[in-house]
Amino acid sequence: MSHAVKRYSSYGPYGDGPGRNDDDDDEDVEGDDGGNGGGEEDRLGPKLKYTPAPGFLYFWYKKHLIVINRKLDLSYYTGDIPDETMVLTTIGRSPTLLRELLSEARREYLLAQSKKTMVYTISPTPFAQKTWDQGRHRPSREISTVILPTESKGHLLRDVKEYLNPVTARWYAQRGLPYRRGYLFYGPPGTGKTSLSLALAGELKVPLYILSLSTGSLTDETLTMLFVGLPRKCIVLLEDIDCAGVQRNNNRHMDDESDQESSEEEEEEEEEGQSDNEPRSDGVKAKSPKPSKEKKRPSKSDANPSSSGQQHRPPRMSVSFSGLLNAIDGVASHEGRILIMTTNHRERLDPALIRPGRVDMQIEFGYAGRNTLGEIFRELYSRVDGMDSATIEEEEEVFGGEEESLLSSMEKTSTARSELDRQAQYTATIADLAEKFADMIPVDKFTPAEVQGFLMSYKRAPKRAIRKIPEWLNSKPSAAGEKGSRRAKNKHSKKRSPKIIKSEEAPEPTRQPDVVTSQSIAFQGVVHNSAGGFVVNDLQVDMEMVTRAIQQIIKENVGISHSASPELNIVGLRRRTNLAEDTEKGAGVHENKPKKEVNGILKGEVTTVERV
Ligand SMILES: Nc1ncnc2c1ncn2[C@@H]1O[C@H](COP(=O)(O)OP(=O)(O)OP(=O)(O)O)[C@@H](O)[C@H]1O
Repeated sequence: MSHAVKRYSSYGPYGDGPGRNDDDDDEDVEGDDGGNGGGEEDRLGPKLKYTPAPGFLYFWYKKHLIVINRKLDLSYYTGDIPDETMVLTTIGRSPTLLRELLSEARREYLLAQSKKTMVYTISPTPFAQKTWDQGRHRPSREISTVILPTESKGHLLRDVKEYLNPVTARWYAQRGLPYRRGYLFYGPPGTGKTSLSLALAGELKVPLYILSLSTGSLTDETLTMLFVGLPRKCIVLLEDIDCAGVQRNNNRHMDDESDQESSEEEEEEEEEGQSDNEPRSDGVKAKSPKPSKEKKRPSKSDANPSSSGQQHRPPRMSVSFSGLLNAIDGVASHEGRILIMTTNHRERLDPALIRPGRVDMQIEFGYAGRNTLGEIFRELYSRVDGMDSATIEEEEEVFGGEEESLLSSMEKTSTARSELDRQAQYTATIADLAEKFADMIPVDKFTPAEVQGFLMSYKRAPKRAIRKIPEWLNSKPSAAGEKGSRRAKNKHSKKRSPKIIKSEEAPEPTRQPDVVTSQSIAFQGVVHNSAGGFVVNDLQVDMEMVTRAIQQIIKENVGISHSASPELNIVGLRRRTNLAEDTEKGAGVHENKPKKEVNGILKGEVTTVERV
């Protein structure tokens, strides 16, 4: 009895690629991690992985001999699918044994993959014709780790699950309605739009296709082709929709100017009308977290010189408005897909783009309110490795060597306590600390990414993080001297031009007189591995290392002096697969592209002081 199994190579151009329906996912076993759970390394580097060689192999399964003939088709080299066939043979007349084997393999594979999300981006081809890349398995992000007001998250989850329910699909079909659902995530950079999309894909177990309109390298045709290439059920994350030719043309220029002009007035308004400690509602569609703040902070679409006031350059508009609408809901658009569009500037979007039918729900992402601050803290420290079932020694380690022994009292009585008690006490302690943390950080001042970035410097020392808050706040021009002193600072700053400040913050004794420009810019920094020696391999990188890397990049590429003590304020970090493309196009603010070997691209926000 023989069974043939077709396997799609992850190395071939079709890999786990688009156009396959979801069931296809059952079959690819060797993704980027070899199906082994990924990331297996020893101190020398990645471990070797073994897979059966082409040809005949045999093994025993439930006391029966199974012979496998693994054949690579010629098409493997030409790129046609399928590119591999496996024939399983055993002795006997019943196919049951082979079916059992296959279903066991399927189960194992799906179990292993259930904690992963398949993420596709555009492949970095030198040609205008873009295609989806082969996709990468990424560990799924639990939706609980994206901190949002409960009602927003709950509402979104309910809506999207309802949409994916087969009954809903039939409901759409019976009424002849296009079976599609669209969401708009809007808010400042670093507030969790991308993270929530990734988490949602993991939760719903559908692949995520990420497409950014800010790359400027897409045309209407390629966009349509990319949408045609989507599978039946997936999430498409269309980022930065305000960056293409989709904004209301006549408003763009005005917006930029009015941003600058009104910034002083906005500060004034804030000062008069807003109590610094007043908690924000944190709600879905809650009133915008002070639109003025959104304007003050940079966004990706501001990440060109025009937005820093140096020159006004029209945005790249390679994808036209009608091209975008066609891709979203033209004939090429697949039934069953979920579209998530993100923007930092909802106000710049044409209402037609976000009308009901194209966008069925809008979710606002804002600066961290009190609840969010506490949640971020709890989320980060309640999951410290080994804490749940930890020994007391591990718990001590969590709080760092120099920490006063938070759990020393626990240690003394630990023998008498159950594991459960200790866990409960740990949770309660973290909850107390979270409250304290939330009390100490000004609300609606920082993005969750900033707060998380700060805490990540104290991954295993929550108490130390709390002790360091004043220092951190002082280092933040935007938050320095909250409350009374912030008021004074604002008053002081009004005496001068909003863009020019005295150089007290960054004295340069050797250069007199110094006039410095305070700038806050969004940027994408290229991390290279030669001179600087900075390598970013994945999302989970040490934030301190990233900070140093960014400093290096700025110094080399933007020419900002280190002695000016640039304040780095990392709001986002992402590794892109289309590095070559981004580098060529000149990611972010860099006109000076680094010529060295490129390993990754950092997205960030930098507030710094620059000499002019
Ligand atoms: N609400 C949040 N909850 C948890 N983590 C967050 C949240 N917001 C941001 N972060 C963290 O900050 C980093 C950047 O977030 P993310 O890329 O999702 O922001 P974004 O809103 O998509 O930014 P952009 O508009 O620049 O794409 C991520 O590593 C994420 O873990």
